Amino acid sequence: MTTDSSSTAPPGDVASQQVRIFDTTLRDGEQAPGFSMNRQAKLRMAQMLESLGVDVMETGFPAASPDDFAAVAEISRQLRNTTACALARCQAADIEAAGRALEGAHRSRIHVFLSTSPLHREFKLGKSKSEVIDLACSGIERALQYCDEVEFSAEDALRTEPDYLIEVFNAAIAAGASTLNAPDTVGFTTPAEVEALFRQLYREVRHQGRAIFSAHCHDDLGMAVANSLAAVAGGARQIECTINGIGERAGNASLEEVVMALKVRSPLYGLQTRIDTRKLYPASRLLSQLTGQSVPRNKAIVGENAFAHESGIHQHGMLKHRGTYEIMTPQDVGIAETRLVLGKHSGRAALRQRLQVLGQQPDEAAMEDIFSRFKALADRKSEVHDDDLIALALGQDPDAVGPWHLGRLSTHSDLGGRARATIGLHHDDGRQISGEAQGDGPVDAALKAIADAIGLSPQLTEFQIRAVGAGSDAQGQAHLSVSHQGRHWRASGVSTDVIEAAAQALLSAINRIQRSTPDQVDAAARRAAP
Ligand SMILES: CC(=O)SCCNC(=O)CCNC(=O)[C@H](O)C(C)(C)COP(=O)(O)OP(=O)(O)OC[C@H]1O[C@@H](n2cnc3c(N)ncnc32)[C@H](O)[C@@H]1OP(=O)(O)O
Ligand SMILES: CC(C)C(=O)C(=O)O
Ligand SMILES: [Mg+2]
Repeated sequence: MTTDSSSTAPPGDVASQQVRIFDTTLRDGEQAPGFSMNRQAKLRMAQMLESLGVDVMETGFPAASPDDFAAVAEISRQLRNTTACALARCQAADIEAAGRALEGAHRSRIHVFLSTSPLHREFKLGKSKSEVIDLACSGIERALQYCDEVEFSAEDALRTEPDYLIEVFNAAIAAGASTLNAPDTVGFTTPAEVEALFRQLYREVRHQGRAIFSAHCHDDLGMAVANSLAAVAGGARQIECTINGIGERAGNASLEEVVMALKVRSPLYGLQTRIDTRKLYPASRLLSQLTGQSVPRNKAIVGENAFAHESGIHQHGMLKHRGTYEIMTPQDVGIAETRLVLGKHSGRAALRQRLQVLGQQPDEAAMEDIFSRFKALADRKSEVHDDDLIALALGQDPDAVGPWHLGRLSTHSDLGGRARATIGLHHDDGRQISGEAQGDGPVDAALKAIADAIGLSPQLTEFQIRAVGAGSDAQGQAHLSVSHQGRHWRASGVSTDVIEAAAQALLSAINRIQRSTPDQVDAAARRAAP
């Protein structure tokens, strides 16, 4: 965690080294299609955001629905170190709802907004420039009766005439707003433009250290993070952002990217946040779980590939010095470790290192043989796992690695009903077993049938199916992680039949568990024993 010990300037001052993080995951993030959260989910996420150290949390839009009102009220009562914020239009009913929802807050902020751009004034609001100023001021004054502080947002500020925006902000300060937000509502601006605008606002608005400027950037052109950082360079001292960058359309600036950019490049920016960066990955995972929306593999900071390397040249560099290809450590953001993934792009250096970890030390000639068989295997599989490597080192055929093999699989499902699966398995020692199970869908039924038949039910901690290639005949790749007796295994399966791919992946995980604990007799063997 970084704290500001050196800066004595007020928070809104450009001399202040502290940048406030205003999280809007539960409001702007939640309002985007696919990201709705119920009250329980919002509460859980709010606890995580507070432990992450966000300064202000926009908890919702109380006038939107009774459940949103209740969520804001419940979260506000629970926050201790974070200012609870609620959004409201410049309308009495919205502001009163926000005020009532924030009643139990330790520290409360109402965020009132009103469009200022010509397009919005004319077509959305049907109001003149002076009517917009009057409405904004009466909204701010009303909001101040209900809370500790008021933020005012000039919606679509980046497409507003700068002189008029300055007039609006001067009026907003006079009415009592202490945070002035200039949102790039439609993700239209560029870093140079937004920096220049914030410099002008800082210079020409009569804030006299009483107000702080805020940036709220959307990602329609993929520049939300760059624009937020540019706004800070221009004088903003609050950034509005969301976990995983969720939000309207292409999303908002991603909190984890903004925070890590300020941290990794701190000599450049000279600015700090209160965020405990080791909680960034857990926060990202929790949000993904609560919304059911997965994070892209290549997402900066928190994606599965952010600290994973498959290509041989990068792996070789990483093994010599991790700084060659990583600008921060995975532990900085709460990820356990860097992964050197062995696949078709890997080279000898990473293969040799992994074999050594697995207790194998082939001489140069054996290494060449293993390497060429490894490449052939990697061409067929997307990821080569540890026991594939051991099989290669021992001269075995990794594709035949058991002890269990799938002999038969059939599934049946009806629309709206439970699915059924029957499976047949054979063991290297000659045993044949079969099983059947019901489940929520054919994949679930097939996995249950396999686990029940073998009598070993590791806990599924991660499961993904991806198509490789396009078209309805594309190969399906199933990747899963399981835990069993405190240890973790990853496995995958590939087939044009996605149910078979999933079944192969689970069987591969169970086989790994059995091979790593050979003295553990499975329940199927016990049943077969006389
Ligand atoms: C840029 C942003 O992210 S703004 C936040 C956007 N978030 C949301 O809209 C989510 C929550 N919204 C809702 O649940 C609904 O829109 C409600 C309950 C707030 C309002 O619903 P309705 O009363 O049916 O209005 P509707 O959504 O159709 O239209 C919006 C109205 O608000 C007006 N309005 C829009 N912004 C503002 C504002 N800042 N201040 C005052 N009025 C505003 C519009 O002019 C329109 O007025 P009209 O009904 O007189 O034409
Ligand atoms: C409510 C405002 C700040 C907003 O979300 C936007 O303009 O994008
Ligand atoms: Mg927004």
